[in-house]
Amino acid sequence: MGAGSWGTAFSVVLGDAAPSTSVTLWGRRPELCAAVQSRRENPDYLPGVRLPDALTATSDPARALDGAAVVVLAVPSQTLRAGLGQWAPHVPADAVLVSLMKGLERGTARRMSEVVREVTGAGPERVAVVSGPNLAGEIAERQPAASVVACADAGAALRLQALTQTPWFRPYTTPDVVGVELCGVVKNVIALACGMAKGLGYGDNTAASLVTRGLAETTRLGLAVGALAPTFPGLAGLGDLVATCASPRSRNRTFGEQLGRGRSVAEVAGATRQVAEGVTSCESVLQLARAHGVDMPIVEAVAAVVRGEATAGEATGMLMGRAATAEHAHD
Ligand SMILES: NC(=O)c1ccc[n+]([C@@H]2O[C@H](COP(=O)([O-])OP(=O)(O)OC[C@H]3O[C@@H](n4cnc5c(N)ncnc54)[C@H](O)[C@@H]3O)[C@@H](O)[C@H]2O)c1
Ligand SMILES: O=P(O)(O)OC[C@H](O)CO
Repeated sequence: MGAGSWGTAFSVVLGDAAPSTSVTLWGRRPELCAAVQSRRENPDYLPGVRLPDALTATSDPARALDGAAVVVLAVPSQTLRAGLGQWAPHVPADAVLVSLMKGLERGTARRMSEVVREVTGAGPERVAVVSGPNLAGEIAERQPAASVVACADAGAALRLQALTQTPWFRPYTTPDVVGVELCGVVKNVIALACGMAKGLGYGDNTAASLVTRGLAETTRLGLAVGALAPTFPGLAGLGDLVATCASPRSRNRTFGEQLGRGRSVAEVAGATRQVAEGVTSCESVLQLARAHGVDMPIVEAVAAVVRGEATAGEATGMLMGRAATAEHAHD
């Protein structure tokens, strides 16, 4: 459900992993679905990438969901609750729901798996998350990458692993839904910070410092909300943080770079049709952090820039001007 970059790229994973399984891609716009169907290409989100011949595309959610054993959700996080509310009557009662999304709901600070469970009433054994260092363009080009399938139910995680394993896409399993999801959310905010540093003209030392301290604050928040410690140096944690913070293909890093060059959030957002989840999620991450008494200075600094209360240069000053402390002061 969602024919943007990642929904489309993930349909390539599913098509390659299980060629005998029928895969249907739902998109909002009939003309885009018709292009996918006839040209085997998504011209708006993955131009030039050949999609599997067996892939069906439709703008009719009832048709997309009819008889589905697995429902993969890949829409912008802030639209999930409304969209899923409309689709829920068509979701088969035993289908596993998989979130590919990396945002928190604005206002509630809910993770996407929590929204899925609230809207559909599905139990934890039917809700999974797939996350990792998976830039959609590289995945669609079938470049080798690893990922994580998180589900409270080990059997469901293993079934999803089998449905997504290809010679170039290697999913690992974990029961840590909370940790995998939070890592995917916070890395987008840290990537905004790395982009701002790049836009300000700073180099690799600055980026590495942000990645490392960003992982430290992600870990603090994650442990406070019940995540498992090994998730943070894993693929969904460090792996995705490195990929997103280093890649010029990351929308969040690119968005941050434009902010670092002095553009406003409205200017940058107006120039792209693609979602940069960190922009909408940074405030919700702070909301969650405050509720759990967790200090997240990089997220605070990014949120100040997104709100228009500080420039990227001033945010740098906020971070570098903090009181001196021990590296593992919070451990
Ligand atoms: N692109 C990636 O590399 C990547 C990788 C991993 C995870 N993700 C996550 O996947 C999710 C989707 O991202 P994406 O990259 O596919 O985004 P995208 O910007 O490429 O596409 C978003 C899609 O959602 C559609 N959309 C917009 N508003 C909608 C609405 N109200 N209802 C339904 N559909 C709507 C758009 O038309 C588009 O098809 C995000 O949470 C993102 O963080 C993306
Ligand atoms: O392009 P971004 O910044 O949304 O990042 C994409 C993926 O989440 C990378 O794993």
